[in-house]
Amino acid sequence: MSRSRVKNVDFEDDDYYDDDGYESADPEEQEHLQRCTNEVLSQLRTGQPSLTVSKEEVQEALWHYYNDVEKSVNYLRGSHTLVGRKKKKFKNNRLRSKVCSAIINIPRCVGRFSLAGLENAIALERLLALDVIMALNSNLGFIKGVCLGVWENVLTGFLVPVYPVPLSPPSAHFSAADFFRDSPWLNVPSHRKADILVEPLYPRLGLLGGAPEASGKMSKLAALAAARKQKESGQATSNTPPASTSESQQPEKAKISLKDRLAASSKAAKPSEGLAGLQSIRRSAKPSPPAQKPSSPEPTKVVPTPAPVPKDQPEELVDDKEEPQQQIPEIRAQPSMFASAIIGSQTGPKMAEPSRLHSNHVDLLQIYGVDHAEPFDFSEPSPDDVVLKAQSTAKGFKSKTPASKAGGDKKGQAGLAGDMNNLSVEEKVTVKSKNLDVLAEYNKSKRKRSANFVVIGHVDAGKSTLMGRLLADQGAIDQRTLDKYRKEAEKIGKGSFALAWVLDQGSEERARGVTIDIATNKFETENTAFTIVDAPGHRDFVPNMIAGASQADFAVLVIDSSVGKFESGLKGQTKEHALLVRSMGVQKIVVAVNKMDTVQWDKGRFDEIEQQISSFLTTAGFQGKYISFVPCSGVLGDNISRRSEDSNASWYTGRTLIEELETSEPYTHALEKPLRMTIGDVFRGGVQNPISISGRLDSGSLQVGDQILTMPSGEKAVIRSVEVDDDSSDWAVAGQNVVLNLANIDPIHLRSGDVVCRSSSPIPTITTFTAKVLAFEHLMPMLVDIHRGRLHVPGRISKLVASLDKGSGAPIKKRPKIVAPGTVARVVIEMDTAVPLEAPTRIVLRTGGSTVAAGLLE
Ligand SMILES: Nc1nc2c(ncn2[C@@H]2O[C@H](COP(=O)(O)OP(=O)(O)OP(=O)(O)O)[C@@H](O)[C@H]2O)c(=O)[nH]1
Repeated sequence: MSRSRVKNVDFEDDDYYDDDGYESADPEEQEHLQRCTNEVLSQLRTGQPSLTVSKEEVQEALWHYYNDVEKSVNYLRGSHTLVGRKKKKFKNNRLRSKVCSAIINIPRCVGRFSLAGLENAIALERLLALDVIMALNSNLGFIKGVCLGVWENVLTGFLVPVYPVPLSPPSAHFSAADFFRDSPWLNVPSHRKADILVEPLYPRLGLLGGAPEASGKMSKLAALAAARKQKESGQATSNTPPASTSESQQPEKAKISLKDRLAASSKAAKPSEGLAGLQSIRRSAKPSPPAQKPSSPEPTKVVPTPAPVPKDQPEELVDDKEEPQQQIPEIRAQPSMFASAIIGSQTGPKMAEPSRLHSNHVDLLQIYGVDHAEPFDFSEPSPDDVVLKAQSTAKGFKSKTPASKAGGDKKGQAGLAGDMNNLSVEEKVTVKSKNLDVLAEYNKSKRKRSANFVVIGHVDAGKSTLMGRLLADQGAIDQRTLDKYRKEAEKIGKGSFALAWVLDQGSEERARGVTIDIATNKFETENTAFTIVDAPGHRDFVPNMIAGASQADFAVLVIDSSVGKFESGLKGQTKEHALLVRSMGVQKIVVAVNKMDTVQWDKGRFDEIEQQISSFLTTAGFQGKYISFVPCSGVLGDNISRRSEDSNASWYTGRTLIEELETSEPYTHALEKPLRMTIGDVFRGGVQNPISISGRLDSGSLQVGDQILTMPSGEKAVIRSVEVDDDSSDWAVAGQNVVLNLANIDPIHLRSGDVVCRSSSPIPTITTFTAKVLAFEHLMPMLVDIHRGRLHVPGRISKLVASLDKGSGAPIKKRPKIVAPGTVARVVIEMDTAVPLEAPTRIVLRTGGSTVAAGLLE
């Protein structure tokens, strides 16, 4: 901002003042002032008594009264009549009232009224008394906002003019009472002014340091103040008749403390009367109406009812009994409706009906011992104990520890405490182990080989439909259920989703027509028991897809062959999913070119898709011999379990999808390695199996009765029973999908993503590790989410160690600043929390909703 601009700023207020601080009057105003002056002078001269006042005085008065002739005349009359009389006597009072009025009227006086007349320091001291404070308070907002300087000066005692204001009329002519006669709030009777000093009705109960009555211990200062009050009150009582004006009652109001009132009340009601007694205490403590009417010759007084004083009553309360009872006048405004509801009506006829909450207040008083209530004697059986005992006796039950005995002696109490310690929420279950040689059992078992495959692909490629068809064709789902799904789907206008509903069981999935979580389903062929892991295609649910892929032996990639959809799928999740499954260690992939009915089984289209996808998959690391393509239609069931009968599809003579799945080689699993199983799901079963976990055994074996360790919680559990592929079994080995029914563990220690192992060979929990990853996006030190199956935790790439040669894995460049997409690199990853991870484990790194890298924990 330039200087000239600052200079040019107009301060509007400056326009209203001359250099000397006075308002400049224009000729019209001067003329009007002259007319008013003449009018005032003539009225003063002609009126009774006749007064001669100087023109300057008149104009000064007119200036103050905004040229109001009548007010100026009154003022001048008053001031001139009073001059000479009482001047000296009331000097301080007038000064005081003047300042009060001035402060009250600060909003209208600013700029016009000078406080310079308050040169008297003694007067100032007095001014800082109650009524000044009241006056200040009443205009605090204004003072703060507009006249802060005045406020500060008043408080500090330096009453100097803050604004360039004209001096007030000479004190000899000035009467604040007249000047502010039109200020009705000045006519406050003195007896009402002190009402604000009435002490709170109830004690603060000592929580904040509180009143001496509440805390029971009086500070030295408080003791001195109390002594002084007592002295003053003694004088007041002796000098003042009991039924005097309200002003005479004023000191009493301030003097009567809660303790006095309660003490008085305690005489009016017996403590043994319980709540009713306490309520009557409050009623009797209620101040009676002031005896001001001449028709009531005797003032209403609290009549002390003799009450027995408990032995343990505090001394001061006993002393208080001897003090003469004071009438407590009504000193408060009527409580609001809200206040009445909360604390009960304190005044008026409603006082007789305290609210329910009011009784709570009484309880509080009881708690703090204000009402001398006897503490409950815990050596006696409680009323509940008595009732329970009576009930058990009536039912014919015999309590091992009678209530009276249990609570009666200390031994009983100690015994009870001991019993409580021995109480356990869950009883320990002992499960007998058959001590089987699990591997020998597995080798001699005639179970079909099992294979898990994950179904991946872009959203709406037809994955669920295809798998639904497969399940239906293989008899894994009966026709009746399928018809039911069809009807339900048609009802909501989604008939084409009937097959997909076989896998999409969630209501949200069905409503949205989108798979959200992985769904597992089983079907069997002659040789193999297959488990389908249907993964969601939508990019929002990629973490779930990763969880699905981590359980898979091979993958089925579904591609929508319809025009435009294939292309959009390629840009979408088709490639991402293929990359992810490869990163998760999947080697075999079956590509189902779906929805071929929409392109009339066009061979050209199929070839085009085959060519593009196979080149991509090869780049992603799949070997050609593990890639196969099947043209099919999930809706029609063509080339799924049976060959297509469509003449347009006759060009395809290859395997059906199910045949392709069957050709997959048996997968070897690390049966002899330590037990590892990632928990896929935790669920509460029935009464027999309250806590169950499901998942696939990554390595090792287990059997019923084994003790397992869950990590990272470090909690142990016992295997109650085992289910393999929905069949009950005594054992399970790596590669099998199992449900373990557990005992002796709280479900809070079990989460999906946790790892089951044994105490003898626990999985380590780590916070940092090195991984060899393939970058999908640019990598640098950055925040990432680490995914491993169901487990995903926040962390960061803390260091780029080296970029590596894809083939040999040898370092190409050490400590690169950035790793380009498609590069293999070794990175250090840190996590905020310790997680169960060990090498070799496949991990995926994601950030901002997209996969940035995947690789192997080294
Ligand atoms: N014409 C035709 N439509 C199909 C075929 N397969 C599936 N669809 C339709 O494609 C739509 C999507 O099918 P879904 O099975 O839900 O697709 P999805 O891949 O499981 O979808 P997400 O799991 O949400 O990724 C549905 O309307 C199906 O009826 C097919 O072979 N031919």
